Amino acid sequence: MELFTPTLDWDSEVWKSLVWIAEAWAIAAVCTLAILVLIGLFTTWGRQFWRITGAYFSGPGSVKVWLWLGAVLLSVITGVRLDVLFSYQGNDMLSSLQVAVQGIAVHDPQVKGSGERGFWTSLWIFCVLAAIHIVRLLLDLFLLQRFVLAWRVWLTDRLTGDWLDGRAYYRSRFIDDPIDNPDQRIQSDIDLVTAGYGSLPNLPSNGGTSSTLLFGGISAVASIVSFTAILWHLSGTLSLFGVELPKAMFWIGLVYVLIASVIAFWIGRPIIWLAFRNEKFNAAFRYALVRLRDAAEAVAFYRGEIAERSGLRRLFAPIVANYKRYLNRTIGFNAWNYAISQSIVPLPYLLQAPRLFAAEIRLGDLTQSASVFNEIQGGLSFFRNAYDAFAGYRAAIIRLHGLVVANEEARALPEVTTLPCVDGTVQLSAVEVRAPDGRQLIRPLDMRLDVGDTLVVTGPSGTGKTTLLRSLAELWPFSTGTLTRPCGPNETMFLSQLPYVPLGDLRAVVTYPGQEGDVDDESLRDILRKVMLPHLVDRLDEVQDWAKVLSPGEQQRIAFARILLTKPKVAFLDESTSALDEHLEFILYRLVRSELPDTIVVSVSHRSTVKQHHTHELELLGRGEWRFGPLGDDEQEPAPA
Ligand SMILES: Nc1ncnc2c1ncn2[C@@H]1O[C@H](COP(=O)(O)OP(=O)(O)OP(=O)(O)O)[C@@H](O)[C@H]1O
Repeated sequence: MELFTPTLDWDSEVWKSLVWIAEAWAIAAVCTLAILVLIGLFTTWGRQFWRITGAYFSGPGSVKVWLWLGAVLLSVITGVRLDVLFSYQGNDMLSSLQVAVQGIAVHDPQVKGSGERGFWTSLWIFCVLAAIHIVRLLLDLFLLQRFVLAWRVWLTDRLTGDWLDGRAYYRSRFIDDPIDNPDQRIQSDIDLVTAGYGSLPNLPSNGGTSSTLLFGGISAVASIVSFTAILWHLSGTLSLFGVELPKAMFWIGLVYVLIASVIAFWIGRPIIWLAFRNEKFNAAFRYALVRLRDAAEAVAFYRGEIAERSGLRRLFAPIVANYKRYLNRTIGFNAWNYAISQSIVPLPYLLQAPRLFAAEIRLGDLTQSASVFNEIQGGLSFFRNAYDAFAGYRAAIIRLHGLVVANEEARALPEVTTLPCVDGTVQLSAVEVRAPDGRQLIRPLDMRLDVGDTLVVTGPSGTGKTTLLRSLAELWPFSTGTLTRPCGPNETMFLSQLPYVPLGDLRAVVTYPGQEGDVDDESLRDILRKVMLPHLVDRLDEVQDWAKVLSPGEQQRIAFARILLTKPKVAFLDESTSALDEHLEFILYRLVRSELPDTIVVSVSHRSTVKQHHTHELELLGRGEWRFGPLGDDEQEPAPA
């Protein structure tokens, strides 16, 4: 009877494993890089990925990124090596038990003793491996999550910057194919892309490298390669209907899992678009809820609850319809995966048990065959099981890429050419404004305003007054011509009818668009008193939803406060006193004139009372016609025919 001999020479295994890890790391790094380059070159989503975040991996600061990735890869490879060692340790444990039991059965103390010693040694090895395994798992989690976080910070910064750059966040509404919900793309899709595992949000508890698509994939491939060698070694010849099939377990397992994976891909394919639509419909529903919250007062005054409810139901319906299809497809996909995973379990036992009975292999070999087989099938099925995660991942890449493209298209839209002036004047030359349908709103307009001039733009509703201001602010893409104006920071201010009220305390609200802290509190209080808001002077620290707290009239007084704080050389005001009574309007305009006598003020207004504060008038007459001239001058300059 044979004495127990361990499967590996454990004494030299530390050194051998270190060499194995180093070699496998180098091979995995080279192969992964090559595959990623190929994906980046030859797949659409690879190109899209690179366009979104390539700079993170290629910029000057990318050395740290690559070093970090190298460390994560080392963790992955170490994990695979540990799995291999665990499988040998398991073999030793069971085989040593078998030898010990056989020794007892034949009353051979030598055989029994060798089995017993083997058993205790294997348990000791298990303790060492388990300790390393735990440390590796924790390090793995830390390394990966910190990598994801750093990448997410970078990408969020890049995409918010890109969205704000060139006023793309506004102008993207005018591109041919406007995108939906950029907010959701920035907030949640970046999370998916950086975390790298499909539809789950980025939570630290979600696991280490094995749960990500890239490192899970690398780990799967490394497992397949290393366990295949073991399986090859453990496989025997199968005789079936007189045909000898060498290495039967290896070949049968491989063919089985490959066929199963191909069919799973076929079943799972529609999941990509179902996941994409799921996000899209949910985002639209969420946006409608946010809008309702924002417009709560207006809706409540209208008693618009019934209309809102049916609107929300209408938006929720596609979520449900899509979800049902998504669910059905996922059930089919899972049904296939579960069936495949379960039906393969008995295969190694079926193939190896006859060899055990024939004493060709030991008990440990049988159980190791099963565990090795399981590892290989797990590795191969990683790609099958991760398919819906990959679907979600690809959908997130498509959405982020859509945002990047939309931003770029928005920036490429035409706009009025703006040139800096040196003398503080404003000059328009051949500024023509059209509606999106091509209708001419304002025929080519030439105009000059000197330092201290004031202009009121008047005309019936819909003639294009606001659109003229949009054009001069380089927001409106359907306009041509040249504007010369002071171009230094905050030298020219555009104010919309209802001023924007940012989140935060009242200090931030009054200082906007300046940064909080740019102006000292005493100056802020002084300005608030001047614009007839003395009741707010003691509330600068208060954090409120000020857009809802301040009345429209108070908000318009805040806008005047901002002008006085910023002291622009030119201020364009769109119906800036529409919510104020005439008395307040008078005070505020007088205040601006006395505090900023050199500022050129351009006001759009319907009110006849506004005219008295201006030296010139531009009257829009409809169908593109206009009249420009000094106020009180009957002979106003007609538009050229
Ligand atoms: N985003 C848009 N898409 C399509 N048409 C637009 C858009 N914005 C404005 N228009 C159209 O351009 C024309 C001019 O609008 P604008 O708001 O400039 O008029 P206005 O003179 O300022 O009107 P009001 O005095 O009522 O404020 C209108 O016919 C309007 O419907």
